[in-house]
Amino acid sequence: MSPSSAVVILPVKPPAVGKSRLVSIPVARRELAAAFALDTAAAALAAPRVTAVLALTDDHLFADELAGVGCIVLPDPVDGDLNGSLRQGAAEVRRRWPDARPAALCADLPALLPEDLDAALAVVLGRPGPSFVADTEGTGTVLYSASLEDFDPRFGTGSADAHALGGADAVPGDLPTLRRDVDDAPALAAATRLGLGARTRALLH
Ligand SMILES: Nc1nc2c(ncn2[C@@H]2O[C@H](COP(=O)(O)OP(=O)(O)OP(=O)(O)O)[C@@H](O)[C@H]2O)c(=O)[nH]1
Ligand SMILES: C=C(OP(=O)(O)O)C(=O)O
Repeated sequence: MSPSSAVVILPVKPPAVGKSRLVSIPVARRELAAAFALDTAAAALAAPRVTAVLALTDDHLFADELAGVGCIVLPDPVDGDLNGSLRQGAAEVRRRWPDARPAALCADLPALLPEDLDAALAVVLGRPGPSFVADTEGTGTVLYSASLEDFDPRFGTGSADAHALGGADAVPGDLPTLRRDVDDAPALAAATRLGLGARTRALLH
């Protein structure tokens, strides 16, 4: 039987070193990366098909902020290896929530609406095999999900093609706020047009 809910695995690079391509924005980079991740976490927690958000970060102070919005937080299981950490995260999801599907979600989605995430999860949970959601540009990935047996995330440069080559099926549909990851200033302007989450909006005002 297909699972009816997902546990989101949210990897967050320590905000002080994340989002290196946003240095031109006149706001402290740490605060911006932190606001992106907290807005992403809050939207994910509000999606009906999400049972829990398991955040992975090596920033111990920021871990408390993620816990404050309702995440369960663990340190990176594997140092400097995003995909390795996500695989360990999926194993932890199986231990804690055996009936849920693990879904890795990037933490740089400050415009994310729960409705878009939930619509994508409806597709993901209805499939037996792995799925991914490509970013707006179509080259990167914002979400990857599979059962633990099949869980083989390939985040990194060109990850949309890598996930497809690995046998994952793309999730169709507009899903504008889910696909809009923010790596640079033009992407932040596009996210602002979609509507930013509360923490990012407050910071940029
Ligand atoms: N926990 C953890 N998260 C990571 C790691 N590497 C990347 N991430 C997260 O994975 C997601 C996608 O990464 P990128 O878009 O490359 O983010 P970034 O490294 O902050 O951005 P750049 O500095 O522009 O490369 C973001 O949510 C990052 O915070 C890692 O080693 N550990
Ligand atoms: C890690 C990824 O994010 P970005 O392309 O935003 O660095 C990815 O798309 O796989």
